[in-house]
Amino acid sequence: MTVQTQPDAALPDPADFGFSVIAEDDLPPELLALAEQVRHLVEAVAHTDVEREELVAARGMVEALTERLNARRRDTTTVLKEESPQARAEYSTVINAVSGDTNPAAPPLSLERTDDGLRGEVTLSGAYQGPPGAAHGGWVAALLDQALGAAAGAAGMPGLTANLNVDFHEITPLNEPLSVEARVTGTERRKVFVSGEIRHNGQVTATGTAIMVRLAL
Ligand SMILES: CCCCCCCC/C=C\CCCCCCCC(=O)SCCNC(=O)CCNC(=O)[C@H](O)C(C)(C)COP(=O)(O)OP(=O)(O)OC[C@H]1O[C@@H](n2cnc3c(N)ncnc32)[C@H](O)[C@@H]1OP(=O)(O)O
Repeated sequence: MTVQTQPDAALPDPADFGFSVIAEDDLPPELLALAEQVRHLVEAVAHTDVEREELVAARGMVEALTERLNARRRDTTTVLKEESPQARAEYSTVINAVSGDTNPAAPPLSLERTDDGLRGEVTLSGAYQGPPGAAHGGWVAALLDQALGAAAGAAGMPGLTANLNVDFHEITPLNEPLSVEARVTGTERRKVFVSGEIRHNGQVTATGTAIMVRLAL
């Protein structure tokens, strides 16, 4: 296996494939703030134990709000272009289930470049629970899948996950800051080998490896 993370000279523009592409600046801060507020709402709904009348009233308000927000909708496949002066542009879907800042279902995980890959911090609320007090394994895997895929993308080799292996070493706690790291470890034809881990207070809770298959364009 060759460890070679040299990206292609040029990557295709998603706009050429019919996707709408927007820049980070096109996302209104008000939308980011709304998404964050709805994360609190989801957490509150998941935990609430108020009286039935309160639940009925809340449902009515949320129903009206849903209708109001649906007045104008973004295409699900809209792609976000992130530009940085040091590196090539990176693409991701705006409504990404793990990292989408404007998607209230996303924790969200945001990742920054490091010397050898990507690193980010994220806190999973009680809404991501599996066993009592612990993160659901599927969400732990989702954090790793996203970080591993993004590491391949950041190295100039965006692709799809063909294979993902996750080892759960300790429970991953809820409501605690978690660090997520990922990097490319090698390439072979279109296969990009990636590895990563999640830590809580420096202690590894889960590790993952994946094979990302580069987009055949
Ligand atoms: C202009 C573009 C616009 C882009 C805009 C945005 C880009 C964003 C990009 C990046 C952002 C990062 C954020 C993402 C993070 C989340 C990632 C996910 O959640 S991805 C969703 C889950 N994954 C799927 O749904 C895949 C479903 N599977 C497939 O579509 C195919 O199976 C695919 C593409 C993976 C491979 O199919 P084939 O036909 O293209 O290629 P074949 O020839 O089968 O395989 C290529 C090589 O990979 C190996 N391979 C394939 N599957 C394997 C497996 N399961 N295990 C091991 N090796 C496998 C094969 O043996 C072959 O290897 P040999 O070169 O011959 O050695």
